[in-house]
Amino acid sequence: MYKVLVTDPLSDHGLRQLTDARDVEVVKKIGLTESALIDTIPPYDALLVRSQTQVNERVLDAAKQLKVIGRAGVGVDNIDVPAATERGIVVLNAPDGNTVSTAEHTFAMLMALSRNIPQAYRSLIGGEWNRKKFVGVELRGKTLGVVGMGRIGTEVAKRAKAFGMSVLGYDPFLTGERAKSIGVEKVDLSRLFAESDFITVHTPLIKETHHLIDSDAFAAMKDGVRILNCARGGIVDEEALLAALESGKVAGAALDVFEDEPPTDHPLLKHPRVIATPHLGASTVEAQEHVALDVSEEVLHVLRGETFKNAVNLPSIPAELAERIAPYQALAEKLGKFVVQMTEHAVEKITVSYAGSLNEFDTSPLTRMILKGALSCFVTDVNYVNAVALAKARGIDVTEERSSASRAFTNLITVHMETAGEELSVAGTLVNGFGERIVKINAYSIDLQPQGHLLYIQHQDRPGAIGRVGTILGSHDVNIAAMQVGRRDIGGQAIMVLSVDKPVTADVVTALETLEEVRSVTEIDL
Ligand SMILES: NC(=O)c1ccc[n+]([C@@H]2O[C@H](COP(=O)([O-])OP(=O)(O)OC[C@H]3O[C@@H](n4cnc5c(N)ncnc54)[C@H](O)[C@@H]3O)[C@@H](O)[C@H]2O)c1
Ligand SMILES: O=C(O)CC[C@@H](O)C(=O)O
Repeated sequence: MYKVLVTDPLSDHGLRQLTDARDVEVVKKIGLTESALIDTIPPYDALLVRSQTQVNERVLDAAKQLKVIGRAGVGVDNIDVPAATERGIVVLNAPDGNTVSTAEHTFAMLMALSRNIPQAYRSLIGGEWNRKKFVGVELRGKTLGVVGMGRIGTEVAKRAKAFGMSVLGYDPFLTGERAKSIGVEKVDLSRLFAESDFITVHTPLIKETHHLIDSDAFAAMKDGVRILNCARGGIVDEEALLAALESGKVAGAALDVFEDEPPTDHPLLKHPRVIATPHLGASTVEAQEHVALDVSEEVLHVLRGETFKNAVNLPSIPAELAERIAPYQALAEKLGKFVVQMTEHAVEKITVSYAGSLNEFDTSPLTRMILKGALSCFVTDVNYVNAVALAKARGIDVTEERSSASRAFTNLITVHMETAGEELSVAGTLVNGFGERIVKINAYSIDLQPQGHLLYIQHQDRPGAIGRVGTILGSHDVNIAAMQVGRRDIGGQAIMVLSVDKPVTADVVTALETLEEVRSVTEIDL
């Protein structure tokens, strides 16, 4: 009998598959404190949560029988996923079930914000009849900027179109074709900031999106812009938002999420032009049924040893194949990460070419690892299992090729990537006794250990160029651990890849870019 513990309020109807199963016992203990959860969890095989239960390392240490954690929703920020992975616990989510509800909530906030509905209601029930104070603005003819055109962002954009709004979309994975099919104009962030009347964020909260909307971003926006965050607290810098509201730069803000939840004595909640809800995006009967249904079904599959699809953390490769591909997995993931960081443009096509001994077996798991690496730079919940589906959903065309040309390497993986304006490629090999090497970047042969923080510099091959780069890094206290140079012709275009001990700051990149012979400087984090 499998024991399943439910610690957050989940729809009974959605849980029925589990409660009806003869081989499963479901126990509901809602709102346990951390210590009560630690005391309770030892005999359980599965844990089902929403966003309230914090599944941290202490809880996982106590969870001696735990095989799977099911998150009825999208974000898994309340679960220590690396710690679960270390302990061999599968973490599942329900990525699709609450998309429409959250998009509809965002739209409800957009309309409430434009017509001051919460403020007008408060005034009316307070005994006032004030029709002048709450004059709003129409949505028709206005521009909505959507940052993050994934599942929810796309649904919000579609609804905005129906209201006669123009929609600008920014997402590193938004291709021109997909944007066109939704009726959205694909733009860069600076244009989105400069031209939008309303800006709504729908990204995950990751390093790249933390305080994405900060004081510099507000400065780049239209006067009187209105801001919405129904994604994650922390994407919008709350202090900067307050300052922008107070200065009048921002006309209003609608928040469903906060940096610390629940927010206590929060100045934004007292601001007359802020409307807010307590993280209600996914709180509909339908969404809660869908996410509970989806996650229950998946948890049953894991417990019964059947195949499942929405794992956030588990590479489930058949044992025989796993043994053969295991040595190449890390290289494949790094090649994906590397190539995608070489450009700021949306990826349209990835072609992976396998040569040498890699021709002898099914390399599709390696292609998945390449996609996982590439997508992980922008999407939090990508893993081996869902990488292909996520790439497809983002309109990325993925192909695998076999090649006999291994350029004297016993094995060679070449990842070729196309964006709207450029073609890029990186090739890597596993060298017996030396490990992973990157051996080609675009047309340049190189011999590079793919790890840590790298600076990829395109430059003109000239005497002293390398020295000048080194001097600038040294003067900014950046230590160079290793360096590789590739060129085709003396005095022609060349590249350098420097391995540095720590990430560099924006001013170091700017200083390097001022050198006459330097064409571009790109940070690559592996
Ligand atoms: N308020 C709620 O109750 C609620 C409910 C569901 C989801 N969410 C949150 O909403 C967010 C979006 O969920 P989703 O299901 O649409 O996820 P998704 O993965 O489908 O979409 C996220 C998109 O953000 C893009 N992105 C990543 N980094 C970016 C960057 N730097 N700039 C611009 N775009 C970037 C990704 O490419 C991706 O397309 C998540 O944070 C999720 O946790 C909130
Ligand atoms: O469980 C909830 O209501 C929050 C869900 C939402 O934040 C998510 O990421 O899916």
